[in-house]
Amino acid sequence: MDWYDISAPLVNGMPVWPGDTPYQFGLQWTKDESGSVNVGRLTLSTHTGTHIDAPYHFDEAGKKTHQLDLSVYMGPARVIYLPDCARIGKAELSAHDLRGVERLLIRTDAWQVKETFPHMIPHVSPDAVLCLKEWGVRLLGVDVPSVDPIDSKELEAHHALNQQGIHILEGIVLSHVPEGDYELIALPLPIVDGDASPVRAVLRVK
Ligand SMILES: N[C@@H](CC(=O)c1ccccc1NC=O)C(=O)O
Ligand SMILES: [Zn+2]
Ligand SMILES: [Zn+2]
Repeated sequence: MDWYDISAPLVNGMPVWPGDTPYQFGLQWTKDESGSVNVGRLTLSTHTGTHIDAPYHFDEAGKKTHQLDLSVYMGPARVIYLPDCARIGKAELSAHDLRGVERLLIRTDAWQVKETFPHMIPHVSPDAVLCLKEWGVRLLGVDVPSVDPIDSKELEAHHALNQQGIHILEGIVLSHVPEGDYELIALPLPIVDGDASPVRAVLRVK
């Protein structure tokens, strides 16, 4: 195995943010009907499954999906394992030497029952964000649907990360991925004026 798929499968009925648009794929035309081709139709939130947030999601003046710097989403990445953690803070991260890590992906395994949306998730605390910046992190990925608590309205971690120019990747699947160094590719779609985008995220073993 020289690469890992770290994307959540897109399937009807999959969990979405409470109250958000349900994910739906179906055939708009079948081959029988059209006489030549099957043609699918998607209805989905931009925050479906494995996705990136554009700063515009939480900041009116922030970059939109089509304006994102793609170099953030391709390149060397470190996976670390922080099991049983309620909060991703400076103390938790300091157990690892993360200097020079540009893309940090955190495996918590906190979201076990993937058929339902989690009520409680580990969140990134603002004290971690300055450390991440200092170490040179440009992209933070988590294996839960948000970097903030599910019921947060302030979105402290989203704002703190954005203030430091650190981009956000959410809902990655890392339960089968050992700690270590990889090459990440997780490219957003060029959604003009978008607030986020689903991505196909993969890790190549170095
Ligand atoms: N901040 C969350 C998403 C989020 O907050 C959200 C996504 C879809 C529908 C509603 C949402 N938040 C409502 O308060 C995220 O980072 O994906
Ligand atoms: Zn999101
Ligand atoms: Zn988010």
